[in-house]
Amino acid sequence: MIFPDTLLKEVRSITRRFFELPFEEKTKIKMTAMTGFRGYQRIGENVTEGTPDMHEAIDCYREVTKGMYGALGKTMEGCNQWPLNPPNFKFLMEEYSSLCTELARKIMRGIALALGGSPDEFEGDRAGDPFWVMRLIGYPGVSTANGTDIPANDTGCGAHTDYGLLTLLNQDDDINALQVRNLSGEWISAPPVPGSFICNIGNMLKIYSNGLYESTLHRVINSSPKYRVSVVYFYETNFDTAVEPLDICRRRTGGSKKFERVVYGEHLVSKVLTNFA
Ligand SMILES: O=C(O)CCC(=O)C(=O)O
Ligand SMILES: [Fe+2]
Repeated sequence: MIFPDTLLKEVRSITRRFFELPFEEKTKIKMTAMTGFRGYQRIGENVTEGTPDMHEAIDCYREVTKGMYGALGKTMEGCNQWPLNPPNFKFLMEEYSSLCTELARKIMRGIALALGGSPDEFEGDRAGDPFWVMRLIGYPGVSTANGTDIPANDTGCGAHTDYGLLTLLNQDDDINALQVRNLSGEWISAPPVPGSFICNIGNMLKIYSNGLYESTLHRVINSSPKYRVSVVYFYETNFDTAVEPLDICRRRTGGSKKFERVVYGEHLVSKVLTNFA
């Protein structure tokens, strides 16, 4: 597999071009419940822990056809909504998401080995048919976010953990806005490293590993005057799989299960429904 460096830049630049379009154009692919919450959301529409987030986004999910997962999948049924403008958008993003899927699967094989399992630990019923989510996000610079020149440090994305297994986060090279909370409870910067991804651990990997991997709390505060773009790909388990600590991880962490089993699709749906309540 080749993951060209240029593709990382290209997906961010085409995303930026989309967000530069007039609102009327962007809202042609407005996110609604009818499309399984896929599409464009304006600034402030996404809510984290009750506070509107200062970002706009296009949300994409792996396609879910009617009846595919019965009642469990109903909320997420639908196809992605791609803009016709800029041209080539759909093609580029589909190529990007499939390369991310391949890359994340390989990283998960390494993580499985690191946990003391077989490389196939996350294949089959667990994540052999992985669900994925992709969010193309734009964060206004400070002076445009609040209509004044006073940097108000508006929260671009409130503190949260990611839902699935592994996140591949591709952020603008020149803006320091992503922060993660370390074990001492301090917020530290996760600066961009050009040509690379930031990988977050998600809630499902925390459960599988019985806490050996932590799903790190993170947030975004864009205090720069520049508009910031990030393209975030989330690699998940199978939609309908029930996730619980792996025996190999339980044995390495004192023997008992630290987490209850969670059906990934239920976890996702509960998050999606509260994000846009
Ligand atoms: O924009 C970013 O860098 C992070 C976004 C994020 O954490 C998310 O969408 O889950
Ligand atoms: Fe996140």
